[in-house]
Amino acid sequence: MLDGKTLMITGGTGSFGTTVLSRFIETGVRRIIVFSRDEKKQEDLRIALKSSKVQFVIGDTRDPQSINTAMRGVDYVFHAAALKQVPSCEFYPMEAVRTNVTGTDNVVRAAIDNGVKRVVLLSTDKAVYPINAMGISKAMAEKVLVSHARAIGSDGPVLCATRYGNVMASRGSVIPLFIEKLKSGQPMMITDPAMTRFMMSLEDSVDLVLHAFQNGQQGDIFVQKAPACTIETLAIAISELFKVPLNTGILGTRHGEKLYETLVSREEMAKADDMGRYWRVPADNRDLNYELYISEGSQALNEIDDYTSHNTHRLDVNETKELLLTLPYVQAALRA
Ligand SMILES: O=c1ccn([C@@H]2O[C@H](COP(=O)(O)OP(=O)(O)O[C@H]3O[C@H](CO)[C@H](O)[C@H](O)[C@H]3O)[C@@H](O)[C@H]2O)c(=O)[nH]1
Repeated sequence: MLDGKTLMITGGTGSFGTTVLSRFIETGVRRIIVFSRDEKKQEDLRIALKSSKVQFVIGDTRDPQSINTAMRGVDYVFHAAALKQVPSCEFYPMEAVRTNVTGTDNVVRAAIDNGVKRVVLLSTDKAVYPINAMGISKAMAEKVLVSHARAIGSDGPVLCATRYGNVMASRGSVIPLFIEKLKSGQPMMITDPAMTRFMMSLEDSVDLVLHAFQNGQQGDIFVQKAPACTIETLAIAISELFKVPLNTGILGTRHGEKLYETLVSREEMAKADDMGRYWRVPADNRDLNYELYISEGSQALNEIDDYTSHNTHRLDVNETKELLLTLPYVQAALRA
């Protein structure tokens, strides 16, 4: 599928981009365009990769011209460029709209104009029943993509999306934070002991995106089935792994934070295909026939639950420890 092809990764210097790049470079791919804003990050990645296959393009998905020009001759696009910090989007919601919503629209339009064959958008569990500006803007990004998919049908690129939960040990996230606290003898501050989050590794998220890339049909959204744990379990597991007595305090729920996350809403679950490791949520192909919308309900829907970090497989302390031990970050921290 990749032999002789040209790929583009928007936001390609981020953690997803750098991980997927190292996998793609090994294939028969002809060229990989890393499209992003930060020249320093590009320079660092260029030095780290030393690959003639990778071409770096400075640009911003907010600017239709820059993305359109960069997309000439591209076969496949992985759209990872996004604002994803909950607090910054909360303070600057229009910035989230510009990057996450308008940026996605610009990327899809450029893909259509340039004869791209496939686009995969990276989204998040925070886009389902969103309560913060980051989640709302990613929900809108999904809607923009699916609406284009509906409109173009088989006459343009296959547009699909992936949603994933927290990436374990990603920069600034709770696992590195707790390990740092524990190493410096400070308490791990827990927002709410009963709060749950899906637990996925960076490699899992890359597998999911590649699954979507290989199997996606027009307008699909793919989700990986993932286990979850409470923050209390996570804190206990970390203290046991590092053989340090448990030392925690209570922080309280932060602004824009949910008790649990939802990866698939029950309306989506009603039509989702079970693909083993993944759910495939096909596009909503209803048209603007509002009469049907009002008069036709679905009894099946009454029986179905959302797929959430509260009702997925709940990891206990031992399972959480096992999962943590698979992470290179944790392995290195244990050696240090
Ligand atoms: O000191 C802390 C920090 C976090 N948590 C809890 O640990 C869980 C995970 O927190 P993270 O900060 O690792 O992840 P979030 O779910 O809050 O979301 C994170 O990942 C998002 C991407 O999906 C955004 O990047 C967001 O800004 C970033 O905080 C949450 O339940 C949170 O309440 C604590 O108990 N104590």
